[in-house]
Amino acid sequence: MTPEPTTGAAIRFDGVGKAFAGPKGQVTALEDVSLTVQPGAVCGIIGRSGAGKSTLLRMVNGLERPTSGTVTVAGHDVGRASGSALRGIRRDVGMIFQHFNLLASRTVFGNIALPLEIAGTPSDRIRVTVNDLIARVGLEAQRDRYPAELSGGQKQRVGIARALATRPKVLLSDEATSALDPETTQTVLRLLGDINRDLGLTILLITHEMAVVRDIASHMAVIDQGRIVEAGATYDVFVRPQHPTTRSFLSGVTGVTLPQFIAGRLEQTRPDAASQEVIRVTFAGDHATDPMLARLTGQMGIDVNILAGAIEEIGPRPFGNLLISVDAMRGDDARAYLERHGLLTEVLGYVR
Ligand SMILES: Nc1ncnc2c1ncn2[C@@H]1O[C@H](COP(=O)(O)OP(=O)(O)OP(=O)(O)O)[C@@H](O)[C@H]1O
Repeated sequence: MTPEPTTGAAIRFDGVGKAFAGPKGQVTALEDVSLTVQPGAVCGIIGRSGAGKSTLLRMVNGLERPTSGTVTVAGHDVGRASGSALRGIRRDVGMIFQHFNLLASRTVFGNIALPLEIAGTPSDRIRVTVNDLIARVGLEAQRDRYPAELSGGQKQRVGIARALATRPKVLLSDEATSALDPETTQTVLRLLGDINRDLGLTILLITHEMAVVRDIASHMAVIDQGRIVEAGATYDVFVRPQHPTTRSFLSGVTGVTLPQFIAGRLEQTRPDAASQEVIRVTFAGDHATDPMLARLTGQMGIDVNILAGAIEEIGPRPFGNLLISVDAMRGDDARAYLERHGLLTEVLGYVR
């Protein structure tokens, strides 16, 4: 039996705070977090180690309770639920893990069947459901194998099938691809994308890799020291990052960084006639392939040095990042011209 498509479920964090008692006093893991994940969205939460990602995720299935504020899943207040209400919410929320968390003593079939056995599902229903899930994640040939006989990617497929067994509306992913090589990461992300589309499952994933967010998330939030510092549609955040933490994550993934001989000489001081202004230019959507820099030279008489550049895609939408330098005395003209033609610019500094 194939899990039926659901309409998903919105997750809402409203002014959520979380403090832990640590050996050296209170540790604030989250502060005033507000975030809405729409039904059917794939929302990526990115942040550095210790930023509060796991704490945020674990609140969605009630493994952590907020110290202040509320967390709701499909309108149910998770933080205040207990007993059968909490069990009901947890049935709606599946979870996958970085280290898979499979039982070594059970086969692929046995691991996926476990949540159904716990829920008291009749064995003939379990057989049909599990075989169907095994087909969905492409593990027919591994059905009777044990975890020790599987690759990392296959283990994560078991984890995904197990998480889907109770037909959840929400899937939580805790660094699910962090232990996998890049190629396997891509196949697991594709599988999650298919599941999101086919079943309408809402996915909330945490990661420290911007590439994961780019490749799967429709929406994203950046968390820094327990606070959400930026959130929105992934494309918008990639094209117009506002916060320094977002920018630093992005510089790792776009591959657009200043060559060392320029980065080492970059200054923020007031330019003079001998300076070059270093500018990041972002081309979004239709502008991604426009020959705008050639026009800058042709129409404005401003010479442009291209320092680095790349064109990326988020879903079907291209965007490009270029690092250029121009005569600092013409910097304002150059940026005004580019902005007038729909490009985004940011001054990174000056070199002499
Ligand atoms: N049970 C706990 N008791 C005390 N402090 C905790 C507890 N859980 C988390 N913390 C603290 O809360 C902060 C946020 O931790 P959290 O695990 O949510 O971060 P993270 O972004 O998931 O980090 P990582 O990527 O390293 O897993 C950290 O300072 C951490 O030490």
